[in-house]
Amino acid sequence: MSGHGTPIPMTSHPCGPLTGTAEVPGDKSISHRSLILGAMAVGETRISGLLEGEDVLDTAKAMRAFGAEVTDHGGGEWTVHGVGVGGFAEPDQVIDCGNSGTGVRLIMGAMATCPISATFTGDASLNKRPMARVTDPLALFGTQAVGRSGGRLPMTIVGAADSTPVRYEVPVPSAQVKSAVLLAGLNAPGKTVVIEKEATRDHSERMLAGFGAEITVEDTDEGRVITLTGRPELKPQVIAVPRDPSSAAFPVCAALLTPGSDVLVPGIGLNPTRAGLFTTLRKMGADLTYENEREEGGEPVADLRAKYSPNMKGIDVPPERAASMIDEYPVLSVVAANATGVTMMGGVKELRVKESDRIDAMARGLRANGVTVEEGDEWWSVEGLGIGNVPGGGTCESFLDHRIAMSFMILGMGAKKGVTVDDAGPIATSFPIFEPLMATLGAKLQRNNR
Ligand SMILES: O=C(O)C1=C[C@@H](OP(=O)(O)O)[C@@H](O)[C@H](O)C1
Ligand SMILES: C=C(OP(=O)(O)O)C(=O)O
Repeated sequence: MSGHGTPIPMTSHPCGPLTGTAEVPGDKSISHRSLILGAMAVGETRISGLLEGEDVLDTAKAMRAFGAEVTDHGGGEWTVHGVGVGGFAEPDQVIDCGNSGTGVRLIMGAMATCPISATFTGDASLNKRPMARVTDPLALFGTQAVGRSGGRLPMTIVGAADSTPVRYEVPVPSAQVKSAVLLAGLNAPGKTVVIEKEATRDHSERMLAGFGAEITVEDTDEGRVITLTGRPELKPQVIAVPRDPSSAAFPVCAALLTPGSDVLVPGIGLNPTRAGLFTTLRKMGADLTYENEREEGGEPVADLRAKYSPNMKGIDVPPERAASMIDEYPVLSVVAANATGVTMMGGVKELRVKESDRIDAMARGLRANGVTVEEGDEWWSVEGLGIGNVPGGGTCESFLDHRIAMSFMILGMGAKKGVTVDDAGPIATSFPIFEPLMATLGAKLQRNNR
């Protein structure tokens, strides 16, 4: 569980060229889903390359509490002995999902149509995040939820013993909401239909098909229509988790900003519903190439090479690209500060309800380091100062948000003076090897022990 330890202040000092190979950890979205679907299959699922960050470890613990046998064999190799769809046992303890929105929302969906109750909680960040976006559609299955005011955790979910299938149009672009409804639909008899107007990451759809569920996806005038037939017997899988593009974003952006850099990030998942940042960076003029493009375990994968890119220009990032790069806006804003001209980022209201209000958190920290930021409810813009011209020297709050902490560490690498975050502890939720990996490439990160 994250966010309860002693804060770890950290400074990122301007550094020389970043060079070498950055083997970033496994994809967080696919790791959560491997454990949850493995727990709902009959028999043993084998997973390699699982992300062993706090968010995913909390999901592993939760799956044990619901009755699955989850074993860590070391080196990212895990097995999950599942209990079958509808087979979850009632946990005898509160399920603590730590800092993880994905963990709590997907697990709520997975247990929502089982005849059991469970109480969920999280850290100070997760307990502020909205859960009604998930419990509203789950109510259509007959599931009940009692939480704190405003639909916040801690919250008890009473599963629906006799569920009916559901047709639900997701009102916000959210793969977590879509996935929660699909996972609940697994134990409802008949066809559950989820419609999304904007495509969001489709790992649940791909993996449900891989586990043997009957699932179809159609692009229609209404949007993407996903139809799932309930009560399948899920077949255990052998899963090789690709490396996480959202984690790759940090060494990639650091390389673009640091003179002389040349960094290779091998084996990155490049599912088009996740790759929006790399499209955006190339449009800004980044020297970013895909090498050795291939398919692994049903996901497109490539090796990414990023080189120092002194001539990047600010652009208008199209709102329709937002879902495919939603977790990457914080680090994009750091690149934007080093480009010339303004970068405008619209259609990003969802950034306000992540681990922190990410527009507010980045705007404060960028301003503290000499960068001009403007913002509205659903948009923000960053005025680029040109490469190497960010003054730096400021201290930023990370607000229990791993992506905010890592983004400010990247800001420091290309600034005139070092940049400090008050707490780098949350980085362990998604990228536990961030500090040693960046140091191997040539970054100068320093823990400031109080
Ligand atoms: O489904 C997932 O694995 C995720 C979906 C996204 O959240 P939303 O569903 O809230 O957009 C993303 O921000 C999160 O990091 C992971
Ligand atoms: C938003 C994120 O995660 P979650 O919603 O799972 O907490 C993230 O990792 O950037």
